Amino acid sequence: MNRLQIIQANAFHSPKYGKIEFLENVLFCVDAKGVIQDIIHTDHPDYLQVLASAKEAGNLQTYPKGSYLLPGFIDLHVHAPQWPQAGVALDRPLYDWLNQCTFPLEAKYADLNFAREVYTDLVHQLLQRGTTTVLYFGSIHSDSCLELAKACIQQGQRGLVGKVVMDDPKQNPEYYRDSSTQEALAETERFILKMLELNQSAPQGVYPVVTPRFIPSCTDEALKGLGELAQKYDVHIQSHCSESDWEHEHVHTRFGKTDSQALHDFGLLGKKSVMAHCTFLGEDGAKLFAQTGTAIAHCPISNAYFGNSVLPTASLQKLGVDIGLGTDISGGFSPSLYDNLKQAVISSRMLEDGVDSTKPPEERGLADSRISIIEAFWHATTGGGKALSLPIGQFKKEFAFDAQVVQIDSQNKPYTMPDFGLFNSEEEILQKILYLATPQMIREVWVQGKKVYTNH
Ligand SMILES: O=c1[nH]c(=O)c2nc[nH]c2[nH]1
Ligand SMILES: [Zn+2]
Repeated sequence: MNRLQIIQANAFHSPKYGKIEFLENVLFCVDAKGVIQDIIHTDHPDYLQVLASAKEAGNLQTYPKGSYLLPGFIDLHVHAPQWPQAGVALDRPLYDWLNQCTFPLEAKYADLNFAREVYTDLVHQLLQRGTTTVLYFGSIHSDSCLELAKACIQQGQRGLVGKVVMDDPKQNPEYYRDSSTQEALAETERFILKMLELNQSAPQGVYPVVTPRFIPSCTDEALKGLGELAQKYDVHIQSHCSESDWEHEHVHTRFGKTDSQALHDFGLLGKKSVMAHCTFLGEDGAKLFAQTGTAIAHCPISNAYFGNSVLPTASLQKLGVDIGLGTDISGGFSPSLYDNLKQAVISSRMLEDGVDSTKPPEERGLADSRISIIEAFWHATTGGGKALSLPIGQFKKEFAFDAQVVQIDSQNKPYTMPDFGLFNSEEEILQKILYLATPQMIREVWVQGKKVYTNH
């Protein structure tokens, strides 16, 4: 039988949209593969015996009062090479930002040493903030994208990594584009095969992702070829979709249809597809996403800068579209999904209430748009797992044990979030964690049953 680790803890998760479940002082039984075999509650007849044997065998992990486990967060949209640029150059429209700032930076990743340095830091910074799984855009350089996967393996993060394709010479600068369509497709295939090899030495999983940057940067032939490669290897797909006035218009003019329909026609929508932004998706696009199982990476901070619109999360959710959260480094300035959870709520409130006070209240906003912090928490955990079709994001049998340990009550000042004996119901505790936790309060991070980060 597999040797089990037993973790005794209080934990919160959200298996159902809008609902939380509090697991009080449960025993997580985690097998050698890092998978939850069982969750034993205090009223179970075997509880004391399992606890006693784990203590005796020396494989019991416990936590002090005031510690709570949350599922590790799942970030569905990070541009890894843009990490040095986080927090700057956010004052320009998308087209200028890409051409003047972002492409020159991404071009630097031809240098593997630079890639290694930046990616090692980024993976660490994301783990520190409780993010255990990340869907990464790399740059056009396959070998530096492999460095990103290696940084994930070294630090124990689950990483899905894409070599970016941008092959259209009319749309991309000469210094930063694939040298030809054939080369872009051949490099993508080589990258997929190398990643599948690397995955053998990563218990938590590192996966290749087919990654057309977005329709404007790719030729029709590349988009078609990428759809075929994704199907051939059954791998994930990511891109940007319906993201801004400019991009949306470009696709309409080029194809006479929406970009969601165009992506579908190129074989790029499906259960393993995640599309960033989607603020212009519309009802037809939403239905297409729901039918094909395509998910949205909702990046609320970045949308406030580049999106020209707010994602109507609540209505898309009702239409059955899978939605997870993304930081969109560096279109979004923050590496923290905690910050994006809050912005998701704030943006949804502004969408519902409207911002034009010269109009009467009933004409200002979009009714029933608000989401709660608990719903945003679902998007960052369960929703992210569904989007990627991976057994992650919940504390559940057969799911990976991915957790962040948040300590809100301790003698050490920077880690304390006092409640003065008030506001300490289960839901209030979780709300306080989601709104107020700082990176210092994240004391440990676990991925696939392994402790990969501690700050004590
Ligand atoms: O926010 C964004 N960041 C990018 O790097 C990008 N590329 C295309 N479209 C994009 N949007
Ligand atoms: Zn992006």
